[in-house]
Amino acid sequence: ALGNTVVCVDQNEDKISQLHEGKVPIYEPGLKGLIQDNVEQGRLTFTTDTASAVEGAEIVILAVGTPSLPGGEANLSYIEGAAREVADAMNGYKVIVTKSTVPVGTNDRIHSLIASRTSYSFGVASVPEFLREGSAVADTLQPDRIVIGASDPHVAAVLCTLHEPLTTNILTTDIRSAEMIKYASNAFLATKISFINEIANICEKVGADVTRVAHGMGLDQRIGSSFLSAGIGYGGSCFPKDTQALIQIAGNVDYEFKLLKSVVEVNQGQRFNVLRKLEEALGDLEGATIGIWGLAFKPNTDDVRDAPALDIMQSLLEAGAQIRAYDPVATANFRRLLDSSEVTWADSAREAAEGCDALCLLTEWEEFGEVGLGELNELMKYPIMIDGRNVYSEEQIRQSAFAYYSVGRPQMNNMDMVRQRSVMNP
Ligand SMILES: NC(=O)C1=CN([C@@H]2O[C@H](COP(=O)(O)OP(=O)(O)OC[C@H]3O[C@@H](n4cnc5c(N)ncnc54)[C@H](O)[C@@H]3O)[C@@H](O)[C@H]2O)C=CC1
Ligand SMILES: O=C(O)[C@H]1O[C@H](OP(=O)(O)OP(=O)(O)OC[C@H]2O[C@@H](n3ccc(=O)[nH]c3=O)[C@H](O)[C@@H]2O)[C@H](O)[C@@H](O)[C@@H]1O
Repeated sequence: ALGNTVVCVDQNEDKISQLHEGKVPIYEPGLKGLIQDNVEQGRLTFTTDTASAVEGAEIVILAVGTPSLPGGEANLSYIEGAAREVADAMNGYKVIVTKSTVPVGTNDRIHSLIASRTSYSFGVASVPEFLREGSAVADTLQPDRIVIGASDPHVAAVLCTLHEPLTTNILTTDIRSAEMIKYASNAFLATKISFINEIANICEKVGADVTRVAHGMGLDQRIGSSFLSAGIGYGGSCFPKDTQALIQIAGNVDYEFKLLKSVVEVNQGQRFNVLRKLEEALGDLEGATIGIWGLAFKPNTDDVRDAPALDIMQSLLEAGAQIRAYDPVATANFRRLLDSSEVTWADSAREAAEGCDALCLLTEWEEFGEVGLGELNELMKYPIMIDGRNVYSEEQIRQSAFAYYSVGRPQMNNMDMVRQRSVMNP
């Protein structure tokens, strides 16, 4: 979009052929149009052939996956594999940038690895990525900041020139600090989420409202209002893996990152509060029909990696419940990770709610808030809502006949209505 010529390489032939056909392999608002515009302008092409892409490039950006290994540390085999392929395709000086999230010291390893395979000179830099899924295009084109970690002033200058049209907020620093900025940022955001979730859990017991508490806290500029939405914990492909990786990075130098370990533990427990509340409302879940609204780890994405819905639905199935589940875009991806004859995959939010003993709202897709609680009440067997994202307002809940469990807000337990209905319709 800034006028550079870009060749995207992926080993996955299916992804590349979809892109050639004008399709986008992931759901990400605004991405299709951005790709289309740049393909039409002749600046953007796709290939599975690394060598041809590298040969024509001045700058090579490595953005392959760094998933967790079973012990929590980052799996560096993809980034090392990509670095080897780049080294073998070198035909002159290039700046090689790591955008994947990698442990401190990885860029030094990449430098040595490439140097051992080519005699061409090259520069290495760490330029971590801070975009969020669901708002990736806007985050990329209007970033809060760009961090450039480079030891060579020429490399830093080339990358500053590349990024200058995006922001004036460019920080140039050493490579190891850049690598650490990425992990520290994600770990800090994850800490904010676990902190507010614990405050929410206390609010539930003392009769305070966490949404008001977060608002009041956020007015202090030192705290800031973002990432203080209490819920069912963070999921996704990054916070879970990056917090685990940073705990490992610290452990490797004999430092126990106690705070971050607690953040992870709190997060894991938070998603199971949904089940605790369901049991409180319904008792035994065996044979109960539970509606699930939202399978993606957050709205506006079809990414289900480490989505809270996975653990929650798994536990519901183990407890013998029947499930009616709906997500606007993530169902196909979700079914690749969890499928069962006990789950009905609904085509709409309303269809998922039909006949349910209780409904769990797990992802705050905008369309869920647009279904009125009055209408839901008609559709469901019992008006019981476990809202994991605090979507409905106090006013809406008060006007409804729902037994309504939210996160960190006073419980509005209209259990009389539920009891009445259960007598009439056991
Ligand atoms: N997904 C996100 O929102 C963000 C991701 N990151 C970081 O970016 C990196 C990538 O993340 P995702 O895009 O989510 O991973 P992903 O797993 O969705 O995609 C990685 C892609 O790399 C391809 N690949 C692997 N080895 C290759 C090779 N040698 N040559 C060509 N292609 C190869 C795979 O086929 C795959 O399509 C990770 O380190 C992640 O932590 C950072 C910020 C945001
Ligand atoms: O390294 C990464 O991959 C990215 O990880 C996160 O981005 P992402 O995971 O896409 O989405 P977020 O908006 O951060 O949400 C992560 C999770 O936290 C949860 N969350 C977020 C904010 C909040 O206040 N409360 C809360 O529970 C969301 O529901 C979601 O499950 C970071 O926000 C990005 O800056 C970073 O680049």
